[in-house]
Amino acid sequence: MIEITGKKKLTPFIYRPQGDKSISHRIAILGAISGQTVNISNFSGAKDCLTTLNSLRTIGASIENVGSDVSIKSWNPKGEEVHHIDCENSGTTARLLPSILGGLNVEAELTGDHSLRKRPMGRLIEPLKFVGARINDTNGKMPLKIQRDWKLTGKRVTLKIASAQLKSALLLAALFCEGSMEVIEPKETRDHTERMLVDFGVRVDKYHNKVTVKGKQQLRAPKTYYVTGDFSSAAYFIALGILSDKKIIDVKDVGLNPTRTGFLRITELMGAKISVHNKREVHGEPMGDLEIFPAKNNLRGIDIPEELVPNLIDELPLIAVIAAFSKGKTKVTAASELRVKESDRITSIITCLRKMGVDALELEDGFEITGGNPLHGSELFCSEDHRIIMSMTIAALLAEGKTKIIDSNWVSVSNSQFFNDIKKIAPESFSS
Ligand SMILES: O=C(O)C1=C[C@@H](OP(=O)(O)O)[C@@H](O)[C@H](O)C1
Ligand SMILES: C=C(OP(=O)(O)O)C(=O)O
Repeated sequence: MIEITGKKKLTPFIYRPQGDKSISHRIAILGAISGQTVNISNFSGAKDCLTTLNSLRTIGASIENVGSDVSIKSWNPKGEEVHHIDCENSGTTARLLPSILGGLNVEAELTGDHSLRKRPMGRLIEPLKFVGARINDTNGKMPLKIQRDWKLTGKRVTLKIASAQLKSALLLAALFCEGSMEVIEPKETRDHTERMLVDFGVRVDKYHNKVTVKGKQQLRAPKTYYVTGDFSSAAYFIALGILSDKKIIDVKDVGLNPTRTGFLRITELMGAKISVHNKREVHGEPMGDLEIFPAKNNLRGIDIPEELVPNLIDELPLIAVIAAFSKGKTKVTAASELRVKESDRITSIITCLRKMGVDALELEDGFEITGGNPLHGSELFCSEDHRIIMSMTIAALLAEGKTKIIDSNWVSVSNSQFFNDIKKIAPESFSS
């Protein structure tokens, strides 16, 4: 539980995000299956990424980690036994691991916590089976049973859902397949897997929303890999910078992959001003520094362009908070994916915002917020969902009075340092 008193002094802060969560999952997995040593720096401290490291250890990968330095040493898939892997709260772990387990002929049973066991897995099993996977779900959900003897064949797979996890599962399967795998996605999603495969010496052909990877290409792992800063973790600090009265936030060394930065484009459309400095690229991933200017009085509601939704899917609850402080109406549609994340993020965020006095409406595939009402403190249950907890913390810091977040400990799923950093910006908002 954490208690936050709103409208206290905010002090200037330079935010350096931990390593990106999506990239950290991927470098651990690709590093492990490359069979070569990769020394990773700035690996994410998110509990989800530690879950991926532990899952890989369970099936024979030798991994050492000290803080954000992770060394993936070798891969030795263990013999005949059936491996039991707990993916805990991490959808990315659950969706990316099956392809490599099957590809390496490892028999396993994958399960997760109460939230992950509710999330849809049929969407993964169906295309994987289509290309030759031998895998069973439990009524479209976890536990998943990965059998041996997959015969993967490259095919044209047209995904029905815009999901980087599904696309990545097929691209990882491509590493073990005969022929060529062609994955077509309905809308552009984050492309970290494609960029990392290229960094591992794999030829990846991309044409609009189609990615093609020829099967059984050899992986040439980089000896070292630096993970760019997590844009999604930075978004909460950017939001605070936008919504404060004075300039308080600079962000350094943050990933700026355009398939992830929809949040910047949308907040700019809403009236925010953010400057990008020092743009550079590491392992094919763009990164840079950001300067955030206060814009509270210029913010106005907009309709979020549907084609951008996958590029800010994890930031949409935070957009709802920004919308609450903007003039007029903000409408999000084509975002029903939010209903199948760690919680139903449409219901979770709208329930919390309404408790604080916001004029907020659930839509089947999104939400509508009419900004301008003053927010008041409240006692909140954030559905044990890290993104809702972080979004509501930003709302609480700017609201009148006291807010209690009862399930604040779940923040560590993506950022265990979140409250330590926020306390540095708003020390008077926290009693201890
Ligand atoms: O590929 C990834 O690393 C992720 C993809 C997205 O999920 P979907 O693939 O379900 O859209 C995102 O919500 C999740 O936080 C991480
Ligand atoms: C949806 C998320 O992650 P995952 O799907 O990996 O659980 C997230 O981090 O917001």
